Amino acid sequence: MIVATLIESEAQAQDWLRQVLGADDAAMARLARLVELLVEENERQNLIARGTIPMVWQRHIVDSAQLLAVPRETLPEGPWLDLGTGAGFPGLVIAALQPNRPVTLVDSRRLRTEWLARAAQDLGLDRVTVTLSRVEDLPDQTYSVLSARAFAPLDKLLAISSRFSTSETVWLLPKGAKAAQELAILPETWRHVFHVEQSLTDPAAGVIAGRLLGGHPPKPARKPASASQRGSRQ
Ligand SMILES: C[S@@+](CC[C@H](N)C(=O)[O-])C[C@H]1O[C@@H](n2cnc3c(N)ncnc32)[C@H](O)[C@@H]1O
Repeated sequence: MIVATLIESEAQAQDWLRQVLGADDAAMARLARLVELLVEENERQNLIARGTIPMVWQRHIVDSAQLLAVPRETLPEGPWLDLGTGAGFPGLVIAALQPNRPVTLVDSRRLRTEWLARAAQDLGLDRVTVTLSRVEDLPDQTYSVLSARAFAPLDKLLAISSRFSTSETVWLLPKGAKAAQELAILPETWRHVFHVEQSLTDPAAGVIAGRLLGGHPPKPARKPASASQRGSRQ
């Protein structure tokens, strides 16, 4: 696959956000503030690898924002669910760029969700909902867009998350170098509905995108409650 543009510097990242995504001054100010908050919080909890801080605009901001410009996908309006948001990627970046869209950020670690909620408030993103939960424990509800970065391999992700999807939902999954491999091991019926696009920030990486047009994978079996759990409910 040919890489049209590879974003390799902070200046290129900021130009790309303005020129390709049409980010205005207010959106750029929110992203700059997000970077500031992130770097500050990274002293307290390990949100991103320290080595990536000098490249935060390319490695994290554009790597997240590129989901708004994935080739061959027209994004529907409406609620966006980001699974395993961690430090805010990609969900908080999407919310900073599209402040009117309802965006739900889910993570199972309390410290991270507390930080996400503080950051969303600081940025004035009142359509962001932060949920402390395991994805497996979320209530059934469908969304217009689903995203997850560095959260789970594609087969596992589909197994635990297809219940959040309709045939109109667009899935956007920034992956590493194994994007094509993860797609290749899916059963044929699901494979054809996804495609891999070249990442704009890493020539070795890909973004898996597409829709689940029927043939949803089965829900994972729930573990039977242990005897002590059963006892404690009685
Ligand atoms: C490797 S980090 C990636 C964070 C972020 N998406 C990024 O790209 O920087 C994975 C995140 O998923 C969260 N996580 C792991 N298993 C989870 C689960 N079952 N439900 C919800 N969150 C989970 C972790 O707490 C962690 O913040």
